[in-house]
Amino acid sequence: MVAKSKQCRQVVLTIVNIGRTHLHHFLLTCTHNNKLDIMLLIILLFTIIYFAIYYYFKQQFSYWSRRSVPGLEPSLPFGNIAPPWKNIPPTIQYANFYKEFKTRRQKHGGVYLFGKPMYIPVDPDLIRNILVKDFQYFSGRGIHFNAEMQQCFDNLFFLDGPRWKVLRQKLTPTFSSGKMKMMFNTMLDCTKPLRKKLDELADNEEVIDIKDILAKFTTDVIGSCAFGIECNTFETEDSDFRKYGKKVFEENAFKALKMMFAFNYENLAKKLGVTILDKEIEDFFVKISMETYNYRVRNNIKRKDFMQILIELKEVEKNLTMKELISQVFAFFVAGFDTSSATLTFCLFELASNFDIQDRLRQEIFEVLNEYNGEITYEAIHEMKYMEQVINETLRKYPVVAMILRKCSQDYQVPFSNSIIEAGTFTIISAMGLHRDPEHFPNPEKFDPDRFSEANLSKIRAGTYLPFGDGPRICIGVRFGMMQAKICLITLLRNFEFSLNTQTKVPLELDFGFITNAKGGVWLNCQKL
Ligand code: HEM
Repeated sequence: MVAKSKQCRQVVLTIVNIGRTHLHHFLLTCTHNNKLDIMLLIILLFTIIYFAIYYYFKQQFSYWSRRSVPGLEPSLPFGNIAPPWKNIPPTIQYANFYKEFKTRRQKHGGVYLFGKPMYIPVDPDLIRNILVKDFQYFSGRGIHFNAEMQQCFDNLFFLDGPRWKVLRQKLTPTFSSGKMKMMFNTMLDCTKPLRKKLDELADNEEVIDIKDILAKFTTDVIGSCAFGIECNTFETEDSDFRKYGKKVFEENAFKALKMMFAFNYENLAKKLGVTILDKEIEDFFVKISMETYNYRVRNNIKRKDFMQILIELKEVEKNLTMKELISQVFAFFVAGFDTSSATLTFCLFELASNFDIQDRLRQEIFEVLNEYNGEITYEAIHEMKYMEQVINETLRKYPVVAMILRKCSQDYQVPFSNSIIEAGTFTIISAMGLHRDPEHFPNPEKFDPDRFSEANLSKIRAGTYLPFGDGPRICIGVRFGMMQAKICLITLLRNFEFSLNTQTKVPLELDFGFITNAKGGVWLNCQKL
């Protein structure tokens, strides 16, 4: 590969040199600087540039066929990716690549993002190998762009290699069931403003933008559990947490272009100092984390939250630097609030569209809570089996993180073929493709929580259901996310009944940014029980 790319570079240089010699000769022989001369000069220049680029892409686009990996026909210059003006989100495009390879009965395939080769595994056994068994080849995500220049990026999501490993070991106990139990009441307190807001909306018979309501709830929860701060998002519409939370996920053409550039030309992006997170957002999170930390330590205040666990890791066990502490708080905030509110939004959309499922779930909630004197407790929520099925099915139909990313760190021999995946290659596993594949989930458009009943669970093939990823890099916040979703659904369903408002566009159109959302939002009617 190295030899080939050297050869390619050599050919391009030769073309450029020939061009330069001709240009020099041309300039010497040009006696009159007339319009025709200039025109010819420009045409010559463009021809040279065109052929140099053409030759470069031609070489690049033969990458997968040279490695006997099936590919799809790329076109210049975008490769297999649709041009930006078509506005097709990457998650849909990668789900389509999965589908295309699957239709061709291929176990894997290769595509190009511009000239960059991307590996697409399709076979569930291969996917399991990449995520779990052969993890040592695919332990990183490869998105640690200029992390040194950012103050919040020394976190689990962005780090790779030994630094990630050490940090993951240090932080795993933070998400144990004991710690979740400890935070339970802090989380439960956040349901009070949620209930109050819905009471008001129901009384006024207002149509509800449920994503907005749920994002406020999950912002309150993560603000309280990670920063130890009461955000009061329902009271203060433009609270800083909500404002900056929105900004993190705000998509615009410039941001998309910056990401694409950093992803494609990592080294150049590093040299140019391209960073992903806006300085204003970063400054807010750094300031708020430092203030909370200093206030707590100085006044010896202890709370049952993530911040407390991180303070103890830093102060007592000397296990964390200040930058690492800030980065984790930031990661928990960013990874936690939008994933959870998007999941809950899709769940309520399905419950509002399927009254039988909504009734069955409400019935379970009443039955279990009856055994606990009507109190929502940590133990009670774990007895709600149908609730778990409903959330699992929501994440099956709507995997809010629809692509799992890995970067190969050493040459990897694909088990069923003689192909080698080279170190440095990005691998994209389409959770959306897998979850909507009729071979793995028959009638995939149907919302059917019974796919996850005890009797049916064993039918789900390993490597086909990945809402939280898999292997050592599986989402560290699974327990927290599930607990939050359950507490929220109990609060909503024991007090209100939901139906679809006509403002919701059905069938839902998915809008994929980094997190999958519903285009145009989900609008519901809500009635007090
Ligand atoms: C419904 C809610 C959630 C979903 C669907 C979700 C999904 C995911 C997925 C798919 C990944 C990538 C896994 C992989 O690459 O194999 C991930 C990683 C991660 N998630 Fe979550 N997540 C959720 C909630 C949370 C919460 C509440 C937190 C923290 C409080 C969190 C923290 C993280 C972190 C830190 C990582 C990076 C882990 C690592 O690389 O070691 N997530 N999540």
